[in-house]
Amino acid sequence: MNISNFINWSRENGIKSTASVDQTPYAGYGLFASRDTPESTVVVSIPQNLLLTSRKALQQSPRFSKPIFTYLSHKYNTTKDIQSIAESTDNERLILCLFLIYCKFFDTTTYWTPYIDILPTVSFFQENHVLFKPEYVAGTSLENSVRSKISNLQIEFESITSIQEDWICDMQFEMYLWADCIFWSRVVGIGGDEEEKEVSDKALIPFFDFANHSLESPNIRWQLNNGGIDLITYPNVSVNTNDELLLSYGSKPNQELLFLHGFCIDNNTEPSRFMLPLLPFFSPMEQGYNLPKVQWLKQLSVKPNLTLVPHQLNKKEDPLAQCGWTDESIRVMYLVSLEEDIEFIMEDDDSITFQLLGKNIPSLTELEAAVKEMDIFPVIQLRVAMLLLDALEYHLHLNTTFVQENNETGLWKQANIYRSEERVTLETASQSLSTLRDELMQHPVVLSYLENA
Ligand SMILES: C[S@@+](CC[C@H](N)C(=O)[O-])C[C@H]1O[C@@H](n2cnc3c(N)ncnc32)[C@H](O)[C@@H]1O
Repeated sequence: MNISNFINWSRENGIKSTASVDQTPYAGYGLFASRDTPESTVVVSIPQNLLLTSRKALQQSPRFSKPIFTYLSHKYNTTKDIQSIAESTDNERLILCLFLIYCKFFDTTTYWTPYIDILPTVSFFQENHVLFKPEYVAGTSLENSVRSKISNLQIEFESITSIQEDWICDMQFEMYLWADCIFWSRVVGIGGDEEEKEVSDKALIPFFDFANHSLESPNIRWQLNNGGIDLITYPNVSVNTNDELLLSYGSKPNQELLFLHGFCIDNNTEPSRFMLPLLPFFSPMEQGYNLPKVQWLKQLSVKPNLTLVPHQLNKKEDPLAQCGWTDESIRVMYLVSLEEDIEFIMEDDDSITFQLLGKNIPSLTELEAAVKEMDIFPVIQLRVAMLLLDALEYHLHLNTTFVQENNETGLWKQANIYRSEERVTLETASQSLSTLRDELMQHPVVLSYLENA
């Protein structure tokens, strides 16, 4: 019923299509070819008036936009030009999410209702999205990202609902999470003009957004057409009646697919990165140089994580890079491991000057060059390897602690694909680090350092 309403609405509003929207066995709805279609042929054509942008949402009704203008006036502390602030690309996500909530829960008679009616529901995401089930990624490096996203959304939600006006008063956090899931799993960047902030960059596109993802064998792609959008078969790819029409959402690692969409791809060739929190290496904070080291890193705007990219053996010369650590992570770990010959000078403007062997070190790159010149460089490398080994063992333990072998439900199964991939990354890096540690333990510089210690 909902589907036929939606199809009628699509036709009445100018969508031309030789495709149908139907249930798939694995991903809710999908798009299917209704006839045999040759290569490079338009299968769906969506006119500009059906691209749902924040600007269109704001034009929908004063009841929707008035509380939003009130909120934005508070947020930006101005009543001037609030319409253009609302329409700016900075607020596109916010406006579109609030509009989804408005149409779904507060006014089910808008122009967009037939579309909103067939979008995945709150209960769908409660079962199938990590924003509703952060415990499914517990012990993996995605857990931090998911939990910090939830708390950021909570802060944003409380700030919006604090204005206590009309429908906004009755908004619940669950609705806000739902809208965020819908937004990020369907939004399309249609390329607004950076210079002209009022031009919309993001759109929700009915019909188009029922196309599911295939990394290896997509058979359709999209292109803009007079402000609207077309789905078109690839050159050299024809489709048969009832074939599912699949887009490529891009080469995304499972970490990103799970975070945004709630699914993973078996044997995904795009590697997920493991993010290791940096702060535990500086604990306790009052010890030695930990506090100035952290302040210096903040001054350089260094992110508070180390990054492990699955194995890049033979691609890099540095043995720590061969274990998978990014250049910045290695440089930061040199700083963590330095105990001797360093000094931090607090300047009058509260900035910190870092010196190694009496020489000013203004950046991490220069730190790396200076550390490599030190006589005890192999000792520093050994310290780094041992600290990282400890950290990886701890995270391997966390990764395996939360496994539920018998839970084969949809999202858990998807999260487990990612969890296993991360476990392999950690195990491989640990093995390489153990080998490096053993080699460094035999290094003459290390042996003489230990003898004299
Ligand atoms: C743009 S929508 C596609 C339409 C969606 N299936 C629906 O029922 O509304 C993207 C969502 O479809 C699902 N999806 C797309 N491709 C998938 C795939 N290859 N495997 C599993 N789920 C997929 C995910 O839930 C994703 O967030």
